Amino acid sequence: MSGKVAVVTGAARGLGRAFTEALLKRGDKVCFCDVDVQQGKQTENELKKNFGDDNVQFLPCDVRKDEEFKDFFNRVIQKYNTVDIMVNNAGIMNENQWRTTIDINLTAVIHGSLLAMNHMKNKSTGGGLIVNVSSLAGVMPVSFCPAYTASKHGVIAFSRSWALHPELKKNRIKITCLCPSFADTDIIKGTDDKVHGPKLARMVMKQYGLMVTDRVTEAFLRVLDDADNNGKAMMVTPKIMDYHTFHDPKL
Ligand SMILES: NC(=O)c1ccc[n+]([C@@H]2O[C@H](COP(=O)([O-])OP(=O)(O)OC[C@H]3O[C@@H](n4cnc5c(N)ncnc54)[C@H](O)[C@@H]3O)[C@@H](O)[C@H]2O)c1
Ligand SMILES: CCCCC[C@H](O)/C=C/C=C\C/C=C\C/C=C\CCCC(=O)O
Repeated sequence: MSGKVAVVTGAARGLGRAFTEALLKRGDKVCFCDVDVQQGKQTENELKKNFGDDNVQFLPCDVRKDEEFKDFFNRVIQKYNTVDIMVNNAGIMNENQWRTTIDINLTAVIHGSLLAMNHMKNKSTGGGLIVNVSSLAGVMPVSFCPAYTASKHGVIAFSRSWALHPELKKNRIKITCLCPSFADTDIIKGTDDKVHGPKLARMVMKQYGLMVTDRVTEAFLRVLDDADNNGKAMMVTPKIMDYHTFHDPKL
């Protein structure tokens, strides 16, 4: 039994919900947020039935709103006294709303990581893990979703940069990324709206295959269990479950 306290953003459904369930199954306590309050409450009820009232809590929060996000994070600390694992998962894919895409997929991930680091370095027990949900689109170009791809590259660049920082090492805080290819969640349903070629998106998805969320959860748990995950990006596709090799210039 793990017995840690975890936060998962955007967990009313999809991968966030799957990660929340996986954490609860390990014996962690989870506080999750979402902008979709109705779905969040429904998920909370279902999870409370299976894992106990005290172990899981939903709080409404739009991670784009700085004060709301800060308030959400503080309420988790008030309830559980600590945060050991922060999963910045909330994300959208909508090239027509590229600014909002950057706000949610990158800016809010930066904010969530900073909130977690600030708490983790000040807590008496010290240490913690931040898992930032990027995408395979974070390590390669994808022509049908350029803004989404930029946001996911940004998540990896931010996480890898902090991972090198001596302050994190000193405080035993690790920061790592998860990079799934296509998984069967509602985000996929938005594909038809894209301005950059819905047909191409469908074709690529058909070619690369759609994973069940359980496969992504397996990769998520592998990252959690790996003591050597700092600054890494775990790719998960129908065929691959391995860290990406970065070719940084040798200066
Ligand atoms: N499903 C895939 O193919 C896939 C692949 C790679 C990466 N991802 C990433 O995984 C993460 C989860 O996506 P998913 O596939 O579960 O999609 P999803 O659409 O099923 O879930 C996303 C959740 O985030 C919530 N959310 C959106 N905006 C929010 C905001 N401003 N504040 C709080 N919550 C918000 C949504 O309400 C929803 O519950 C995203 O970051 C996504 O980019 C998904
Ligand atoms: C389209 C639905 C949203 C899925 C979200 C997910 O994070 C997106 C991942 C996108 C790409 C990763 C998987 C495979 C891409 C492989 C090739 C794409 C290159 C082809 C091209 O764009 O021309």
